Amino acid sequence: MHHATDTFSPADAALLDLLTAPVPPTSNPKFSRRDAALDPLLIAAAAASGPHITRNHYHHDFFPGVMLPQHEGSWDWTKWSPADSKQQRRHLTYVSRQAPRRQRLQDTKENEIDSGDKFGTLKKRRASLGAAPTGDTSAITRATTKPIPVKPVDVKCMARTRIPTPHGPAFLHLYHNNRDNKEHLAIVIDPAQYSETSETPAAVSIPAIRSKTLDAVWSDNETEMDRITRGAYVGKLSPTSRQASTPAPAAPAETSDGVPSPLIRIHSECFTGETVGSMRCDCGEQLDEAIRLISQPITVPSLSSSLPTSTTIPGRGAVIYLRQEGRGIGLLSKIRAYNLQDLGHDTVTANLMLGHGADERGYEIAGAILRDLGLDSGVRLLTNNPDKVEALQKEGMRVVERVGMVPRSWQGRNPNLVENGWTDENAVERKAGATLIGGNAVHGEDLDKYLRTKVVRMGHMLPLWMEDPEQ
Ligand SMILES: Nc1nc2c(ncn2[C@@H]2O[C@H](COP(=O)(O)OP(=O)(O)OP(=O)(O)O)[C@@H](O)[C@H]2O)c(=O)[nH]1
Repeated sequence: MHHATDTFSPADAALLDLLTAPVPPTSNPKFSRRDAALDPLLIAAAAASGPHITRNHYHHDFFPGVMLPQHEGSWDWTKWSPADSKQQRRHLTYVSRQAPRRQRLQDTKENEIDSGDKFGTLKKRRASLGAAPTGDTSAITRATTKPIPVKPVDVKCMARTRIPTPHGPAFLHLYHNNRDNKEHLAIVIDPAQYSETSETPAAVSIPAIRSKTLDAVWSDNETEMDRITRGAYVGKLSPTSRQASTPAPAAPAETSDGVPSPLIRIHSECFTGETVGSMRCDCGEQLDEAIRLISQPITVPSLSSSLPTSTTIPGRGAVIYLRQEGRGIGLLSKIRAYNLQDLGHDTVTANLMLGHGADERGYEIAGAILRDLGLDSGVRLLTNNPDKVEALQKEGMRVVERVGMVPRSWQGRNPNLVENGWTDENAVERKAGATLIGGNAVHGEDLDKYLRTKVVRMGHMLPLWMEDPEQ
């Protein structure tokens, strides 16, 4: 908005007076503005007059309220007569419609409590730049004395579509939830369920990974076309083939013995790493690597003497993509944290200096999405982060195995770390790129620093690469 303090002329003031009617009949029109009804035009005009007008100017009023005609006890100007104006005025006291500041601060703190937060109490507590959070727990104690009921997390898959990736096909699921207004995602890899000819040997039973809320009937008048458009279909969609799905059966299909649990990655959004290709972190590479690893075919040993000794089934699992940028501190704070990192601080200290926790993420929504996809009964979790394993277990997930993710740059450099099929040799076959999807392995000083900090300060379960990176 244009702030026109310097150019606010007497004519503008007169116009503002005119606009702020109703003007009561009075012998002294000088005071009429104070009693005028508040309307959007007034707000716009006042706001344009400069930043010294704050929102607080609109939260104060005479008592009984005179500004808002609908306010109980508001002054009825039709009853006004010049004779009693002075007497009436004397009874009006200037009061704030806001709660006292003490109470508003308290309310804000209580709103910030998130029971899923691993700190268990205050979600965000901003200290001034340069000051690490102090050990003052009095605010925490105050805030926790009055527990506020937290509704269980509910998610609904709003739409699903096929996404071809360099590693094979995936299904992108978009979720809404009752906790935040972000659109969290699940990238489901389960090619067996939509290939034209089943890739899964008949002798092996594997339940398809499907969203219960997506397959549910949303309304009585939902057409087949409505369902198909939002992704509630089975098999492959094509101009000649379409089949709407039916609601999930109460008892899902049994999984054959010997079939490993689906491979799951809980990934947090990283605009810089995934979209810009930043080499300050390994996030883009990790997302790519997760999709690649989940898509790898699986060898299942045969438990029946009448069948071959082993069978190969398509890879299956999901990446739950949570919109908690910068380990939950948001992109703005992450950008500031990067500048502090350039000044020599590591990723943990930079967060603390900004008044944030080292990691402010929550995994309740991830848990709810996994339940919706029927994956809560057993998953193999792709992570080096012990906090994630613990958080998911708290959400009721059965983590049957943790599968580590060794950064590509470390794998390529250390012959002892050539794991998961990732070597410099197969890197050559891949598209050149940065850390983006389908990209190559990258080396860099910033990236090394970031990875080392995760191991040394955040307890990530990775063998540290200690050699000189230039060798
Ligand atoms: N605050 C902050 N966040 C960062 C920084 N670098 C990356 N991130 C964020 O870290 C998150 C990536 O974490 P994840 O991919 O879930 O991985 P992780 O928790 O480190 O552990 P793994 O599961 O082992 O990969 C994303 O939200 C990134 O935006 C940084 O320097 N500062």
